[in-house]
Amino acid sequence: MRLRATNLGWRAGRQTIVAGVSLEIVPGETFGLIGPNGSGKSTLLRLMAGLAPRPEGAVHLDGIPLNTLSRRDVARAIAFVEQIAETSEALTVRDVVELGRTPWLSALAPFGPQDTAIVDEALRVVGLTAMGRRRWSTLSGGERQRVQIARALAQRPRLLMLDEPTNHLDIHHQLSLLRLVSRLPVTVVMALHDLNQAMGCDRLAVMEGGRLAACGPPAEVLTPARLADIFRVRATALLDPADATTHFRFRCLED
Ligand SMILES: Nc1ncnc2c1ncn2[C@@H]1O[C@H](COP(=O)(O)OP(=O)(O)OP(=O)(O)O)[C@@H](O)[C@H]1O
Repeated sequence: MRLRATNLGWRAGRQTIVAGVSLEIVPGETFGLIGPNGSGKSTLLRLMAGLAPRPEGAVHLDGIPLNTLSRRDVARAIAFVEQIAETSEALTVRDVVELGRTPWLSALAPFGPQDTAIVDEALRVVGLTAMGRRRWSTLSGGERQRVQIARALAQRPRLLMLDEPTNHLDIHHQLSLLRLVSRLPVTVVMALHDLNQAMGCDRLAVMEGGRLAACGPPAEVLTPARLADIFRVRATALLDPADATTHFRFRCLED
């Protein structure tokens, strides 16, 4: 799915949180959103998903203005995994994942065997098949994160948006989540803090003070000068001989 954002902005009262962001996400790519704390990544994601009230600018999905689509049509196209998901404590893991099917259900198309198979598959992909009956309230932070990702996958979206999806996950689950996401047959947009993990995206956008500071392939965007200027770190690029990929080692500029 192609998403075009034109001059997107958002204010909280008199404070400008995001301003003048224009970018295009192309079908099939994994697009990373990076930037220091408070630079506007979550707000921009919410704007692109049509979840922010009183947005400025426009979003088009495959050429159609987002604000002309029904909530149901948007939910069939975009799944959003927020940093802190609101979920009723009384639900089981399976109940939460089944919620992902909601945009596809109606009186004429109630929950059926195909939905069950999609939910089973989503649970399998995140490694939670055995935990379907567990109550949400009893899960660890990392388990909750994986359940939310399974819910998003069960939605069968064409565009998956993830806000810091590796939060709460141990290193194995971080890497397997990123591998999973990069292999999904959907367009992915995700906010990330780990710049080495961000190097695995097809393209990156850098936010700074609510504005888009740069956008392009990771190697072009993450230059030593930009890392110093925006992230206030000195970066040393190291080549991993195992697979000839570049990794950064960071030092605080103040050191
Ligand atoms: N509803 C709101 N009212 C007032 N200020 C807000 C609101 N939502 C966000 N902000 C402010 O806007 C700025 C950007 O927030 P946002 O969550 O988009 O940043 P972020 O880049 O995702 O940050 P982080 O990396 O810390 O998650 C922050 O300073 C935040 O406090």
